[in-house]
Amino acid sequence: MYGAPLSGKARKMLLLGSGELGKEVIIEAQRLGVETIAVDRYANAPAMQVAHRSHVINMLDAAELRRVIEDEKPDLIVPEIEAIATATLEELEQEGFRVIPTARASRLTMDREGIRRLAAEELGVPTAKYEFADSLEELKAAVEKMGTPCVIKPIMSSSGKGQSVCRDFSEAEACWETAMEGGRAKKTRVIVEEFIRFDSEITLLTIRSVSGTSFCAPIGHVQKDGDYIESWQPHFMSEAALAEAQQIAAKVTDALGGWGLYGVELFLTGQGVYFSEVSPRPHDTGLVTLVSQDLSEFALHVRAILGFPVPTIRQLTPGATHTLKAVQETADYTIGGLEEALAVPNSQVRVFGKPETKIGRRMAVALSTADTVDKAREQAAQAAAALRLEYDGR
Ligand SMILES: Nc1ncnc2c1ncn2[C@@H]1O[C@H](COP(=O)(O)OP(=O)(O)OP(=O)(O)O)[C@@H](O)[C@H]1O
Ligand SMILES: NCC(=O)N[C@@H]1O[C@H](COP(=O)([O-])[O-])[C@@H](O)[C@H]1O
Ligand SMILES: [Mg+2]
Repeated sequence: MYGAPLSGKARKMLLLGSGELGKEVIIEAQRLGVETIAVDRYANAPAMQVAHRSHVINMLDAAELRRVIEDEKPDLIVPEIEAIATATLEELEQEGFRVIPTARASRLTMDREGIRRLAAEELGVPTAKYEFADSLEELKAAVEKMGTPCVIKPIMSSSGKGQSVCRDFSEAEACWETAMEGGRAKKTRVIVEEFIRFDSEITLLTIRSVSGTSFCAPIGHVQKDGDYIESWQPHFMSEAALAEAQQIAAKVTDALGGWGLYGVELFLTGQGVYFSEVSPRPHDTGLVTLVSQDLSEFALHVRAILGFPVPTIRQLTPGATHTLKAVQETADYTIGGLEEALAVPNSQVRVFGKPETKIGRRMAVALSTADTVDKAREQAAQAAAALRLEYDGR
């Protein structure tokens, strides 16, 4: 039971991170009459544009994070990005605040080392081989040991920022530079991973709720430079591979615990399924569920975290998404081509409304449905290609 938003008896949800995924989470929370507060490192972030109110803070600053949470006293603290002072979240949880799914899950997944060691070393789940390095010298030693090609990533980063493939030992230094420039937090530690030649990769959305653990149909995706370009649902896979994927997802999400939706990233290979990483929150590739399922990943997350049942998840149709990414940096951009994009049959567009473009920044997504995944992918690509960004009036 709860009262109306802003009434004093409202259920209050505070989102840490306010991008395109948070925007949909807020919309779903508001559909259930929840009071919403959006927090991020910059003003007018997408979720701030739909929340009841917002705060701009450095979420990696423990004191600032604590101040906002103590002032707002939310019933639910919902991390939406990795780069948060998670030690503070653990303290706040000890003091009685609820962190989604748990403060420990957000600490373990905020850096690649925490989740990788949990999955590979404690749970015994198959992963790429890996090493960690804190300096260029250590990186060179790790690359020598691992062999090339290998993948190098800052331990704290997302959407492929700072990630590169080292194809030859001579590239190690350039990879180190890329990682130092691209990491979200000013940390110098990197992970060096064996390059997995997968046949395909999927996200298995896994929901932990009062109804138990449920899975959405697997989502296939294509990534470029570590960031997603297109996704589709369902991704065809054998019954055996799906069972293996669900087993890995259940193991990892059970170990992380709490209520909410997780995006479990897996590589499908001839030698079986490999765990890659997991988001303790809705996943970018899962945007497809906005058109393919009766309850989107955002609706499912909100239901689960409020303690409501998730009795069934129905996939309504094959669906696909295709992203629109900026190629220049400016605070003076316009987006066009919507007339043409929306003329593509069974297609929709989400324009995120980010105040600035940056090179590689995701600004919008096209979503399509069709009788087949191939057709849906084709339509989504066509709709996304119709969208145009203009920079500084050009
Ligand atoms: N060890 C690997 N072998 C082969 N490809 C890899 C490996 N690690 C990552 N990749 C590729 O790079 C993509 C991004 O990697 P990863 O998910 O680790 O980065 P990320 O920055 O956390 O991305 P996001 O936040 O968008 O999930 C993967 O989806 C995959 O396509
Ligand atoms: N892969 C994770 C992911 O897609 N996260 C989404 O991107 C936003 C950051 O975008 P920005 O870097 O453009 O500000 C995050 O806030 C989240 O919505
Ligand atoms: Mg990933």
